[in-house]
Amino acid sequence: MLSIEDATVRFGQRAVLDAVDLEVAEHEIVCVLGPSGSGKSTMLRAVAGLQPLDGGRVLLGDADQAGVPVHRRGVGLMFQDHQLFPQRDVGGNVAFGLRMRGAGKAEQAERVRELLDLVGLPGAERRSVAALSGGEQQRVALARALAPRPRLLMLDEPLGQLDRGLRERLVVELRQLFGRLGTTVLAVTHDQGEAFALADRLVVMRDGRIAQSGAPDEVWRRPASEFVARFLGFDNVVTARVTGTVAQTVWGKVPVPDGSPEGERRLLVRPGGVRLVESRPVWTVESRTFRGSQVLVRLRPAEGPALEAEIPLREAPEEGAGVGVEFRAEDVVVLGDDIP
Ligand SMILES: Nc1ncnc2c1ncn2[C@@H]1O[C@H](COP(=O)(O)OP(=O)(O)OP(=O)(O)O)[C@@H](O)[C@H]1O
Repeated sequence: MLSIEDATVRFGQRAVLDAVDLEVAEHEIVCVLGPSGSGKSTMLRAVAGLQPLDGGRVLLGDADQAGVPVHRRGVGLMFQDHQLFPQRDVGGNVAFGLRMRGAGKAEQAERVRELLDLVGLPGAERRSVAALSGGEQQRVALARALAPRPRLLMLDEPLGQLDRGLRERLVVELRQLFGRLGTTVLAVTHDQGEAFALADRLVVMRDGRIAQSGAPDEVWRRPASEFVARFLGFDNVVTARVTGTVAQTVWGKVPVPDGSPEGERRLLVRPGGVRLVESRPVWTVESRTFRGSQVLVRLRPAEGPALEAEIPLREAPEEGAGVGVEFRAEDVVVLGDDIP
């Protein structure tokens, strides 16, 4: 459906998009994640035709989009800065793309009704957009983007303005809706929870390049590098010397999965892979953070960086207690190098 090939965008000397390759298959939902300034929006704008490329190309279907203006690309945009038209009612907003395409009045009305049903605002045609809640406005913006049946829908921080509870509900609805419609989606968000809930595939960006791309559970289970691991919020990263299935670290011997890369490496231990044991209390419980039925326990070793352990509530030790630890190989990842 979409191919981005070797795409480069420079602002001055700096490549904000640096020879990026990305494919999005028909019906696929791809979410682009990354720190602020990593080039996510620039990539979306380049696909939409809002940002010219300094190198490489964008293909939709098999057609090179060079020189094709925004409104002829057949992409739907739902961008943070694309506000609704305040002087038009809900129906007028949703019909916008249809009107631009020259659709007749009856066709417009029928399609608007269909879309408002779809986004859970049946009969809202004549309401003023100024009188809608944030979540309702977001739904209208979505209906407006979907109305002309775009072959690719692009979302930039689609739920950015909304409070967390509403976002969590809407993101589930969005995924179901896109599944039902078979919509192909390229979305940008800085919110991990949103990306993991929405995506078939995640793309993590860093400094204009793709640091990792994969199914959400795959990226979560096997972050490719220290950058991706830390970006996902994993802090248990330590230097290790890996030989076979054992790594020597300042935390002691850590078992690693069979087939892990060997030698001097950085190593991630997921907090769920740390078990507390009675023997040899060489770790001190520094703090405890409640996470529902789990407690995130921060452990201070005699030497080296602190270690976070996810422990069932009932088994969580008190602050100041001395404990021993064991590691589970399935939760240990020998990390690859960061992209230069
Ligand atoms: N028109 C422009 N002129 C100069 N620099 C720009 C322009 N647009 C973007 N940039 C710079 O390019 C870099 C990437 O911007 P971009 O908006 O793509 O990042 P992002 O990953 O979407 O960030 P955020 O999550 O903050 O939206 C930033 O450092 C930004 O300042």
